[in-house]
This record gives sequence, structure tokens and C-alpha cells, in this order.
Amino acid sequence: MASFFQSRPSGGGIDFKNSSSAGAGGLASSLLSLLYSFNALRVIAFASALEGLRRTAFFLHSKFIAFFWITGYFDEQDESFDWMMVWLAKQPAWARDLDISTDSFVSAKDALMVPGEVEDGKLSPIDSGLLCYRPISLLTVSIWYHRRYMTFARITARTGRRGRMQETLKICVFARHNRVLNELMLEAQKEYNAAKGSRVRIYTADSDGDFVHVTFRPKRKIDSVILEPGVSRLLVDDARDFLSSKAWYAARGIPFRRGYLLYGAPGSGKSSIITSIAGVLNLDVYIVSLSSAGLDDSKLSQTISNLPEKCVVAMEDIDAAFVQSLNRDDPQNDADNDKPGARPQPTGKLSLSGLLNALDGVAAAEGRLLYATTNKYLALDEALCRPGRMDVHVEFKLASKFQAEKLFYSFYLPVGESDNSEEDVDLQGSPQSGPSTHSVPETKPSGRQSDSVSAVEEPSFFGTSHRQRGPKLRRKQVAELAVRFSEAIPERELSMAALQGFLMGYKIRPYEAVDAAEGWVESERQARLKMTREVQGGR
Ligand SMILES: Nc1ncnc2c1ncn2[C@@H]1O[C@H](COP(=O)(O)OP(=O)(O)OP(=O)(O)O)[C@@H](O)[C@H]1O
Repeated sequence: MASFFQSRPSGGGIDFKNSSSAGAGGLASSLLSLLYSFNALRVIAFASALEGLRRTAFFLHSKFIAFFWITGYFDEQDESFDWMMVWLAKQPAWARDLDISTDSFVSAKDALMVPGEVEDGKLSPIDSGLLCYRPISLLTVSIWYHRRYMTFARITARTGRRGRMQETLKICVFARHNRVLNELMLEAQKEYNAAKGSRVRIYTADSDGDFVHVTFRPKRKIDSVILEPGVSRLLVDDARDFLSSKAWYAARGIPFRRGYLLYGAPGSGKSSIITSIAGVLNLDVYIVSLSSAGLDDSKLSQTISNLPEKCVVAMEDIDAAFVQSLNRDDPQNDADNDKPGARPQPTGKLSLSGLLNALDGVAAAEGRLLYATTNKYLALDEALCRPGRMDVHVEFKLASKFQAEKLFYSFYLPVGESDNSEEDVDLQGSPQSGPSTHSVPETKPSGRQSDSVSAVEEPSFFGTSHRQRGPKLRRKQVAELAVRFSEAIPERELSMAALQGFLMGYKIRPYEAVDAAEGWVESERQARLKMTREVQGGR
């Protein structure tokens, strides 16, 4: 050892080259002697053997896993992930590791709603009596399912350009055949549908064009959106017929898509009917907002291609993304946009051809029902409205007397009773609803025998809840009041949203609502007149 550190003199100065090569040779020989002296080669050989064993064990383990275990990955973006999360929430293995909340997960897509417990005669802390359970993340659990051992792990990792956290559920099943996994999936799907109950899932697209679940909306009964007789039925029947015609479309080489253009007056129920139809058909709603900031042709195309098969796509105010009009032939379009004082520019760079391409590009999802809404029907380009893109056009007008009457009914009929409208009877789920042989429902309901007997003339107030404080009205009384109310409402002058707003002010005062209706109509007219004058004066 000592010789290694000794410097070798060379001539008058120091010869670095010679000294370093001589030093390297010395180092090697010293190292060798060192290794021999410590049996280091044997140590290396032993370490190599260990590493070899480790690798062999790892190889055998992976072969064993591949042979005896089935591993499945459920991506957060996929609906099956939600099925599994709801299923897991119900498994006893999770019971010790649950996120429990009274409201923070109410809108979470994988949340499970269970009835809150009643203790000592008192309801749970939440008014609704519902608790929300959700499996905790960062945990691996083992479960026996149908005598099979399986493990579940929630893995979270950053993905995408912006590094969004994305979750994957990993399932390992000790089985040779994937039959047990299929059984599990089917069971989970069933439980999910039961847990989802009466809600519609709403998705919106994020800035990368990926759809993210944002909320649940309660399913809205189709007859709560009051349209002209037969319209709701037509829309539901058409959508049902489409969904069951995949083979028909395939046989004829027609793209399996259907578009609905709902146009007309603001506040007439266009958006409401979309959610309602999604509820009836048990489909999720994907909102594509054409006016969102930064949306351009390629992003829209990417967004549309991310739509799943069989879903409701809501594209509201399709005219809103374009400044002047949605008309390719409008030569004024580009010129006007450059003029000083022109209307504000949209933030996105969406073009009509971009929209058309996105709607029927090869990547566009099959089986989707597209509902586009607009208040400016005439401003739309013919190419956008043509069959194949918008197959069914439905006009939504301002409220008719018929609608006003039905709206009054829906406000004041005792809960649970319906006015026996045709939609009410036919739209409750039979896929084979007959053709549109609609007869206008009676404006005055016939009333059951018991209804027509003693009519309570004076409003009586009882009960404790807000709803019960209203007068207890017989069906016949509601019918009479509804007719009086509709007589006070002018035909096609006010929107259904306006009528609803008015009646909201008289939630528990139907008699006063009827008495005040005429005066309210007059004040609405005056307000409109004033606004028109102000607009004209401002020009
Ligand atoms: N036909 C209708 N029947 C029952 N309620 C209605 C109807 N039309 C509108 N409403 C009520 O008015 C409100 C607004 O309705 P909605 O958003 O569906 O109208 P819209 O036609 O989509 O309006 P806009 O064109 O301004 O977006 C909702 O609360 C809805 O309940």
C-alpha cells in the first residue's frame, strides 16, 4: 500500500504523464492484490449469484402472476371505473376505510348514496337523511368474491399535457379464467345503475378536450317540460327508435348518429327537454360549449372524438360561437368583424367548416344523440341544418294558453297526482310507444268521483312544511283556476320561463296568482314597451 502513494522522481521537474501511467499500473496491481487479500472475487461472485436469484424469482413471480392471476385496469375516464367504485363502496373490506361525507361528495360520480340512520328518534344530521360513502384512495385491499381472492388498488398519477391527476383502479383476481371478472363487472354495473337512481350525469369538456364529470342533475320528468301536445313524445320516440337501429344504419352505410335542432324563443324549455330526454333514456349528458374560451377547430374536433358511444350531447346556443351569423355565404361576415365598433369577438377561433367537420368527421362518436339549441334559427347555415347533421328540427314558441294552463296544474296539483296528460301515460318507459296519435288533453280534467263531491271553497292551511302550508285544493278546483289563469295569459306573448317566474311568487297562493295574472301581463307589456323604446332611442 505504501508504494502506491509514493511519488517517483523523474529528472529535474515533474513528469506528469509518466507519473500518471506508472500510477495507474500501480493502482491496478494494488487493487488486484487487495481483492485477493479480501476474497473480494468470492464476494462479487456471491453478489452476482444473489442478483441472478433475484431476477429468476422475479421472472418466476411474474410468470406465476400471469398464469394464475388476471389483472385488470379501470381508467377513471371510463364508465366501468364508476361501476367498480360504487361496488367497492358496498364491500365490507372498505368499511373501515371510507371517506364519509354529508355533502362534499354528493356530486362525486363515484359517490354512493345510502339512507341516513335514525338514532333515538332523530334523523341524521342531514336534512335529506342521506350519507355519502366513498372508498378511500392510496390503499390496497383484498376481497373474497365468489370464492376468488382479489386485490384492488387505486393508483393516482399525473397525465396529460397539463399534468392532471388521473386515477386508475387495478384489480388482480386469482383465477385462470376471466369469467369471474365478467361476473364482477355485471354485478357492479347493476349496483351502479341502482345507486345512480334518479340522476343524470353531466360532463363538460376540459381545456384538453377530455370530458370530466361535473355534476349530477335530478332526472326531470318529461311531462314537467310542458310543450305542445305530442312534441315530447315525438322527441323521445325518435331517440328510442334511433338507439335501437344500429344494425339498420350499418347495413346501409349511414353514420349512426342523430341530430336534433331545438330552436325558438328563449326560456321555452329547450335546455330542460334535453336533460329530461337523457333521463328517460338513461343516458349521460355531455355539454359541448362552442363559446368557451380558446376553442378552435382542432380542439372541437378532438373534443367530439372523445365522446363515448351512446350519449346525449348538448350543444347550446350554436350561433353564439360566431360573431355575425352561422352562414358561410354571408360575405359580410369577415368584413364586419374588422370594422371599428363591431360586436365583441368570440374568444375562440372556431369556424363553421370546423364545426361541420367535427360533427361528421370520421372520429365523431357513433350512437350519439346531438341536441343543438339556438334562438337564431334563420342565422344558421343550411349546411349545418341539413339532414345527417340536424335530422329533426323542433320549434319552441312562446307560451300558449294550453301550456299556461298545464303549468298552473303542475304548480298546484297535489304532489303525486298528475293531470293525466298523454305524455304522462305513454312516456314512462315503454320502448314501443305507438305512433303520434295524440289528442289534446282536456283542458278541464274529468275528475274522479270523490273529487267532484265536496269542493273546499275556502283555502285551508295546515301542516308544517313549506309545501303543506298551501291551500288544499281539489283537482276540480285546480282545473277551474288553471282555466282562469290561462284566460288571463295572452297566446304566444310570454315565455314559459316568465310564467314560471310569476307563479313562483305565488307558490302557495293559487287564488292570488289567478287574480294577479292579468295585472302582471299588463306590467310585462309595459316593461317590454319601455325597453323597446330605450333600445330604439339608443340607436
Ligand atoms: N315548456 C316548459 N315547461 C316547463 N318549464 C319550462 C318550459 N320552458 C321553460 N321552462 C322553465 O324555464 C326555465 C328556463 O328553461 P330552459 O333553460 O329550458 O329554456 P331555454 O329554451 O333553453 O332557454 P334559452 O334559449 O334562453 O337557453 C327552466 O327553469 C324551466 O323549468
